[in-house]
Amino acid sequence: MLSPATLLIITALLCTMMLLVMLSLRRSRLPGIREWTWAIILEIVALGCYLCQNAAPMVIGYVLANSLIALAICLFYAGCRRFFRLEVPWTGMIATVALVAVVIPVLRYPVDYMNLRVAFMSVVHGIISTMIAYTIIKYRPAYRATHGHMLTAVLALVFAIGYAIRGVVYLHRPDNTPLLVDGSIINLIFLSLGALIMPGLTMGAVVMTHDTLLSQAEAIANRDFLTGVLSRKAFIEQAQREMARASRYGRALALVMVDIDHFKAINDRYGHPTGDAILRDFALLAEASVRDGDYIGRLGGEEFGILLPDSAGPAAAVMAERLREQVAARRYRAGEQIVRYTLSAGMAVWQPGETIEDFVARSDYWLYQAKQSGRNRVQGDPAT
Ligand SMILES: Nc1nc2c(ncn2[C@@H]2O[C@H](COP(=O)(O)OP(=O)(O)OP(=O)(O)O)[C@@H](O)[C@H]2O)c(=O)[nH]1
Repeated sequence: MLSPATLLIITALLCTMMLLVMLSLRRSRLPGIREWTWAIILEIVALGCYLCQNAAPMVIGYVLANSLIALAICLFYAGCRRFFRLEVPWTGMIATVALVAVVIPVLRYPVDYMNLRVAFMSVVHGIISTMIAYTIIKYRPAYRATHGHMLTAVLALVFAIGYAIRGVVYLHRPDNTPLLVDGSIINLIFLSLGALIMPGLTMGAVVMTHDTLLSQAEAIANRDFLTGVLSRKAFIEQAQREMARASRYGRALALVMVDIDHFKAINDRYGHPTGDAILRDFALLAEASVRDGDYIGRLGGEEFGILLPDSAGPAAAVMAERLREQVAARRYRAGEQIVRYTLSAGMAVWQPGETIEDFVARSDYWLYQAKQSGRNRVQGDPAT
C-alpha cells in the first residue's frame, strides 16, 4: 500500500518534471510564466520540508512547509493574473502567507490542533483555487476556442471542491494521527488531492501557454504586420472559401482591388515612414467602411483587396465609391504637413466556375483601366 511519504516523493518528482516543461516555455516571454515557475519551485521545496517533518525542527516541518505551500498557490494565482495582463493583488497575497505563518504555529503549540490546521489550510487552498478558476473563466479569450483554459479552470474548481470537503471531513475527524503516519484510505485520497494540485494546475498553465503561442503564430502568419489587415495568403484562402460558399448557396461575391495612386511620389516627397503611415491610414478607413463579414487584405506594396460576400455589382460599386470619396477627402496629418492621397479601384463579381486566378485577374484588369483613365476612380465589368 502507498504510504503518505511515498506519495509526497512521487509528487515532488512530478513537480520537477512540470518545472522542466515550464522552464522550456520561458523563452516565449509570455507574462505569468515566471510566477508559475516560482510557484512550482516553492512547491518542491515545501514538499521537502514536509518530508523532513519528523527529523527537522518544527519551524521547518510545519511553519515553513505550510507557508511555502500557501506562497506557491498564491504565486500560481499571480501567474494567472499576469497571463491575462491584470493587476496582481500582491498585498492580499502577502497577507495570506503571513496569516498562514502566524496561524500554523498557534495551532501547533502548545496544543497540537492538527485537524484544525488541516481545515484552515484547506480553506486557504479552496479560496485561492476558486479565484484561479474565476479569473480564467472570466478573462479567457472570447473570440476563439479555449479548451486549455477551460481544462485549467475545471481542474482548479475540482481542487476547490475537494479542499472544501477535506476541511469539513477533518473538522469532524475523531483522532489526531499525524498526516504522514496516517495510512488510512481517506487520508491518502486527500493527500493525493493536495499532491496533485500544483502539477495539475501547472499542466493546465502549459496548455494555456501553448494555446496562446499557437494563436499568436497564426495571427503573425495571417495578418499583414504593417497594417493589421489579412496577409495576401490569408486573403486568397478566405476568397477561395467564400467562392465555395457562393457556389454552394448560389450567393453573389464581389472583389474590389484598390491601389493608392502615385504612392511612389508620396514616399519620395514625405519619406518612407509617412508612406507606411498612409498605408495604415488607408487600412483603418477601409475597415471602417466595410460591413461585418467583409474581408480586407494587403496583396502587395500599396495594393489592397476587399472581398464582399453576398454583394452583387451595385452594392460593391456603392461601397468602393464611398471609400474612394472618403480617401479623396482625407487630410492626413504627418507632423507639420498635411498629406492628401487618392485611390483607384477595379471591381468584379465572381462568375460560377471561375478560378481564383481569373477572378483576381478580372478585378486587376479593371484596376488597370481605372489607372489608365486618370486615377481616383472606380471601374468594373459592365456585366456586373
Ligand atoms: N512606404 C512604403 N512604400 C512601399 C511599401 N511597399 C511598396 N512601397 C512603395 O510603393 C511604390 C509603388 O510605386 P509604383 O508601383 O510605381 O506605383 P505608384 O507610384 O503608386 O503609381 P500608380 O500605381 O501608377 O498610381 C514603390 O515606390 C514602392 O517602394 C511599403 O510597405 N511602405
